[in-house]
Amino acid sequence: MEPDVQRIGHSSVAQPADCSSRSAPQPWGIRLQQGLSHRVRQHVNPLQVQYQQPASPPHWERVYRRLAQPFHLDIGTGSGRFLLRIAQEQPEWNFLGVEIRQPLVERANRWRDELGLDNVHFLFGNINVSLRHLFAPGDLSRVTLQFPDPWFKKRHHKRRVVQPQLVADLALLLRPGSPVFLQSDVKEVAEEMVGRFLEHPQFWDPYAGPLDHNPLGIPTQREWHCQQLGLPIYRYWLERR
Ligand SMILES: C[S@@+](CC[C@H](N)C(=O)[O-])C[C@H]1O[C@@H](n2cnc3c(N)ncnc32)[C@H](O)[C@@H]1O
Repeated sequence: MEPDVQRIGHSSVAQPADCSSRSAPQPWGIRLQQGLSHRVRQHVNPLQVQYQQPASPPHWERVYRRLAQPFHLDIGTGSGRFLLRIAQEQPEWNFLGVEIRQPLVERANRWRDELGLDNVHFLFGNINVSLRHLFAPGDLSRVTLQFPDPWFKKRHHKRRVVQPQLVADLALLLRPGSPVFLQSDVKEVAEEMVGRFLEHPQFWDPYAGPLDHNPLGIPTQREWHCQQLGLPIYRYWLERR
């Protein structure tokens, strides 16, 4: 059946126009304290020994009020602004953001508490070693992987988050028919991500190519930044068979 991505795109958040001025209002519509007492590193190397320990699963029933709701996993969630906003708009979903930079995770969970949300949580960890310890087969109903670190140098490509094992893990954990939304402002990175998913027999591309808009209707922080600068964005909406 042809998936109807518009069903999910019922955002009431105004989208910032591409190329608009840097003073454009931020699109998340939530006033949040900045709350980082020190500078956070731009990138961490996920292959370093300290990131090889799988993340401990959260106390699911303490974090999520309605555990039976479908689960959306956001990989490399960054500041958490996207997930906090979509969690407000879609209370019928549960959201988990996994992020390898711990201070961002701690801040995002503080913001979550300030907002009083009971359907979203942020977890510190390396998704490549954690994913299969967090969920059971069929637990996930939607995955987003947005603007992953590009690691431009060829010898650093193995640090990229979308590796064949991650795709195989997601094939197992996603329910049949679930979407995987991929975005990047780096064409080569976007195409490599899509290629890795489509190499796996359980994923297909119902749209047979890139989308010209974000069907979720809520930009991530990196996406908003790219829109402000008028940079191209490469988006793909794949599906688990
Ligand atoms: C360029 S940022 C994009 C953040 C957010 N998705 C956005 O679009 O604004 C990529 C994020 O992925 C995180 N990340 C990179 N590798 C990761 C890994 N193996 N596991 C979890 N997070 C990772 C980085 O720390 C960073 O916050």
